[in-house]
Amino acid sequence: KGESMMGVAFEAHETVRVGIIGVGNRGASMLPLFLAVPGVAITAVCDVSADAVNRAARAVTDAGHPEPAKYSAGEDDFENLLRRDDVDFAYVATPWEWHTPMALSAMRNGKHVGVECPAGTTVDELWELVDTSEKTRRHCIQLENCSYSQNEMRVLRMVHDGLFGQVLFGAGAYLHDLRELLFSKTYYAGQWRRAWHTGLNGDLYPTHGLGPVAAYMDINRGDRLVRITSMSTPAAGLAQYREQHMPAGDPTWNERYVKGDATISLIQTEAGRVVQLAHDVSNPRPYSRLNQLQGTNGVFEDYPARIYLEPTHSNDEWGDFAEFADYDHWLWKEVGPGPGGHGGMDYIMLYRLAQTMRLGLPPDIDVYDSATWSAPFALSVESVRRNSAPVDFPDFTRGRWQTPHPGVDSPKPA
Ligand SMILES: NC(=O)c1ccc[n+]([C@@H]2O[C@H](COP(=O)([O-])OP(=O)(O)OC[C@H]3O[C@@H](n4cnc5c(N)ncnc54)[C@H](O)[C@@H]3O)[C@@H](O)[C@H]2O)c1
Repeated sequence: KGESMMGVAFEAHETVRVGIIGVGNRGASMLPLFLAVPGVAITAVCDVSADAVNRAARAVTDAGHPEPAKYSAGEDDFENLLRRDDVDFAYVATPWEWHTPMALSAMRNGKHVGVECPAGTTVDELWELVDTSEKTRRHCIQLENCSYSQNEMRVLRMVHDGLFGQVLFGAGAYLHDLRELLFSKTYYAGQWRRAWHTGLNGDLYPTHGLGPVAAYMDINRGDRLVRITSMSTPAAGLAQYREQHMPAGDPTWNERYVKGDATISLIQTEAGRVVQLAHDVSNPRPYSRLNQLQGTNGVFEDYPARIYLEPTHSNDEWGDFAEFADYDHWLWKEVGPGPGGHGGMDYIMLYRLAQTMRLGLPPDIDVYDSATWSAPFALSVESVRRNSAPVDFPDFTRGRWQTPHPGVDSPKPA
């Protein structure tokens, strides 16, 4: 444990040298986006799959960059990547069980680290990330791309300009029909993601929904999450999908799915606001992160985007969110959307990360945000297990949650 990492600036880097650990679906799709950001080099890549590492290295050289160092000698070879002295930032895009061990090792080896969602899966893991970030003075960043989505950033600017009045309620979710991918023999390495549905019953992917809503409510910058209560529906969707699609004798028939299809959580903040979180990847439905915000002046709801703000709107009729495009964040006006998937938010996130590292600014997202947004993973499992009993959020900031400090609604650097 050491002093707080809140508002602590990166040392300035002329070039940000990135080591990527995990070049499966996500890591391989982020690799060209790192290369597209000005001032970023990829100096090393690691995956237990040598094929994946070779493909990733080729993608780097095909883009005209020097070949990165390659690590594929087993599941601990990432440690060797992290010992290199030409890596400033490690990007971890491996299965969830590896996120915390890899992030801890990165920081202990003097690297800042960006972790895919969630940063950790137990409260102990999250505290260890906080302790280690403080002790090593390295940043641990939940790379929450949805925080950089255009609608979320526009709503955040509007909140900060006072358009919603007093913020009262927000909803976020990960509602994504993953059944086909979960049962694919080739998509997730070793089919790691379905395995979680045989072990835990809770919100297994809270950060996409919570990150943006936490920003609307200035969580860790004036307010804090206090307690959570969660309920899960029966677990039926994956078993039904298996019945319909998997042949008799397939190994999946030995599995028992315990993760209730929908997990719904309510979180209360210190200021009394309420956040609703939802998670469902096991049932047919179009994609949604809900992304809703209610204030004393009106409401925003996404999927599809619609708005109702007094005095502009009246008569129970939704208004057109496109009319508020002037409120777009400067990253979307001047940088975005940029290349890559997810509507361009992945690139925006990496652009901003590299900008803060090159200019020597504090990161938009620190270890306290990373731990707070990831905590509903473990806390919802605990609440569901205890018949929806309220479970307290740890205060990862150690009492500093009222301290204003930089966040996702960044001003444009001079
Ligand atoms: N933010 C987003 O929008 C987004 C989108 C997709 C996935 N993700 C996250 O990205 C992560 C990876 O997901 P994915 O879909 O790419 O899964 P994947 O299975 O395609 O990729 C994981 C990779 O990690 C490698 N790996 C496993 N153990 C390793 C180890 N010990 N050392 C080195 N490599 C190891 C695997 O070989 C595989 O290539 C997950 O945390 C997932 O939740 C985030």
